[in-house]
Amino acid sequence: MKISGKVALITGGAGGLGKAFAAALLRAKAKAVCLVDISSRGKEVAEDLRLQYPPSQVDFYHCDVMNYDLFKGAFDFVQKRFGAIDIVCNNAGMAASDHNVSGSIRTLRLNLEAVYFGTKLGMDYMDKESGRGGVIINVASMAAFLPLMGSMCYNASKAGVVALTKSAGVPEQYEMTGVRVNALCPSFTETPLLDTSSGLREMIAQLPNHPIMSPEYVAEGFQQLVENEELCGAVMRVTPQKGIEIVPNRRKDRNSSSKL
Ligand SMILES: NC(=O)C1=CN([C@@H]2O[C@H](COP(=O)(O)OP(=O)(O)OC[C@H]3O[C@@H](n4cnc5c(N)ncnc54)[C@H](O)[C@@H]3O)[C@@H](O)[C@H]2O)C=CC1
Ligand SMILES: CC/C=C\C[C@H](O)C(=O)/C=C/C=C/C=C\C=C\[C@@H](O)C/C=C\CCC(=O)O
Repeated sequence: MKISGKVALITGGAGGLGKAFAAALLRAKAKAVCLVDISSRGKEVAEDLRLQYPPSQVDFYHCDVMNYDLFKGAFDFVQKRFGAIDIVCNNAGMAASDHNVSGSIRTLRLNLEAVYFGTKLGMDYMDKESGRGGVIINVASMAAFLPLMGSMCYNASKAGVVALTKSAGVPEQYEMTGVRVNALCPSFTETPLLDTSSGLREMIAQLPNHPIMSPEYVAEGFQQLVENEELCGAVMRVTPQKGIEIVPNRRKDRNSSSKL
C-alpha cells in the first residue's frame, strides 16, 4: 500500500509506540492520522505532530477502546471527517503483573478483547464492498513467544493477538474483504509502558545483550507491514538481537492445496 494520501486510525496513539507509528505515516505523506486514546495527552501529541508534519491532518479522539460502542464511534468520526479509512493500528495496550488480579484482567481485556473489536471494526469499515480495502496492524509482543515470569495475562493476551491476527489474515478472508491483517511483535522498547510494572526495567537490565529499542526502530517494521502488499496474516518480530524479521507462516509454506 502506498501510504501517501491515506487515512489512518491508531489506538493508543498518544503513547510511545503509537506516536512513532503516526510519525512514520506522516513522514510518508499520509493525508490524515487520528490518534484514538483514553489519555487526554493525545491532544498535545496531535498538536505536536501537526506542527512537525504539515500539511497532514492529525486529530485526537478521546475513547476507551474497551467499550465497543465508544470504539465504533471513533471509526464513525474518522469515516465522516475524512471520507474513508485505509490503515488501522490496534496498538493500545497495558502490562500488569500477576499480583494485581484486577489489573491482569484489564490487561487481557485491553490487549486482546479490544484488539478483536478493532480488527472487526477495521474489516467492516474498510471492506472493499463499502470501503476501498486496507490494512490492519495488531500490536502483539515478543512476550507472545518468549514468556516473562509474573505476567501470565500479558503473555496470554499477546499470544492471543498473534492467533487472532493469523486467523483474520487467512487468504480467503482477504479475498472477501480486501483488508490485510498483520501482527507486530516488538521486544522491549523505550516507552512509558516499561515504567508501569515495578521491577521491569531492573529485570530487563539483567538480561544479557538486551538493549532496549527505540520506538522509531519498531516503527520501521510497522511501516513495512503497512506497505508490503504481499504480507497478510504475517507475524513480524522486532528484536535487538535479530532485527526485523517475518516469522514463517506454516500454512503459506505448505502445499497450497492444504487447508490447515
Ligand atoms: N514498550 C514495549 O516494550 C513494548 C510494547 N508493546 C505493546 O505496544 C503497544 C503500545 O505500548 P507502548 O507504546 O509501549 O505503551 P504506552 O503506555 O506508551 O502507550 C499505550 C497507550 O495506550 C493508551 N491506552 C491505554 N488504555 C486505553 C484504552 N482503554 N483505550 C484507549 N487507549 C488506551 C494509553 O493512554 C497510552 O497512550 C502495547 O500494546 C504494548 O503491549 C509490545 C512490545 C514491547
Ligand atoms: C510484562 C510486559 C513487559 C514488557 C512489555 C512488552 O511486551 C515487551 O517488551 C515484552 C518483551 C518480551 C521479550 C521476551 C523475550 C525477548 C527476547 C528477544 O529479544 C530475543 C530474540 C530472539 C532470541 C530468541 C528466539 O526465539 O530467537
